[in-house]
Amino acid sequence: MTGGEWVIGVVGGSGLYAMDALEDAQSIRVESPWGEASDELVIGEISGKRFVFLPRHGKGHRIGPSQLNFRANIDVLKRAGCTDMLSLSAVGSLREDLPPGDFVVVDQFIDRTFAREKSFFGDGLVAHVSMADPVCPALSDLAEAAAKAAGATVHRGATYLAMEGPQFSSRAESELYRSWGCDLIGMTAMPEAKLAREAELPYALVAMVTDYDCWRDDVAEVEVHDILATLHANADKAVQTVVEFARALPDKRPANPLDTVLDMSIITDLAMADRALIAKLDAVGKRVFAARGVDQD
Ligand SMILES: CSC[C@H]1O[C@H](OP(=O)(O)O)[C@H](O)[C@@H]1O
Ligand SMILES: Nc1ncnc2[nH]cnc12
Repeated sequence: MTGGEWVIGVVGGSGLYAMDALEDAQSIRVESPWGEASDELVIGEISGKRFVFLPRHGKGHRIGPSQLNFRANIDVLKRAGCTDMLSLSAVGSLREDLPPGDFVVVDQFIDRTFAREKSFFGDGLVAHVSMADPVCPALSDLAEAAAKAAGATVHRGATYLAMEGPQFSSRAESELYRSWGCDLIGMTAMPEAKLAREAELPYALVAMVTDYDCWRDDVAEVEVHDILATLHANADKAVQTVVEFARALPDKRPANPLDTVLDMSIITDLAMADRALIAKLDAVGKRVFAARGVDQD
């Protein structure tokens, strides 16, 4: 096995709207049949590896969590040739021992969002991907080591509760999620991680803790300006994490079991599948359709 090239899609969350570490950076607008992505893609290199950056909320933070077109965002990354995704997000902490400023490499999610498109499939072509292990362990190993090398205090393994927002939680909700054993709370990792899985993009999430949400009696409830202050104080570490991640990538990308998830997940008889949806899946389903001899025109 000689391996292929890495193309890492980096999605920057709140406070991270540019990736200055990219060399030879070029901005390109990529059209998607799934609608408008959050912004142009910025394509460049770090340590000789190809990176594609997308600010999740758009430059200037114009798009709220419920208005994000997650399908278009993942589709344009796939179209740009991404092989893997590294997602960066601001999160609230539901645990005393995960203080603001710390970084957490997330490994589980509870999806409580309800007003978002969550699948590329369903209307004439059905797929059920496994989300038992929603992140890629190998990418998460690299992300953990990179965040440590960037000087962050890093925790490995946490359950992220994805809420709809945009309002923050009530105290009762915050306590409920704590009673469920959740560690972190945010508004964007779902359905992002689900759609990355459907698009056969191995996914890792580095969460940056910005606040204690609202469950502590001795700490004021979360406010946006506190989140931004913590993010700005840690922005350099977030960018440096990406740089260290690039440095640590092996020269060649080994095959990943998540590259072929759709082989086990499509249930529809492709001879009877909706032709329009097959055409719309020209990026996400390109590999599996080619492998099955399905014409995508
Ligand atoms: C700026 S406060 C709430 C906002 O921050 C997080 O965004 P992201 O995950 O993109 O960093 C959170 O999910 C909310 O969207
Ligand atoms: N407390 C919180 N709740 C939801 N999303 C967040 N993002 C950052 N802090 C958050």
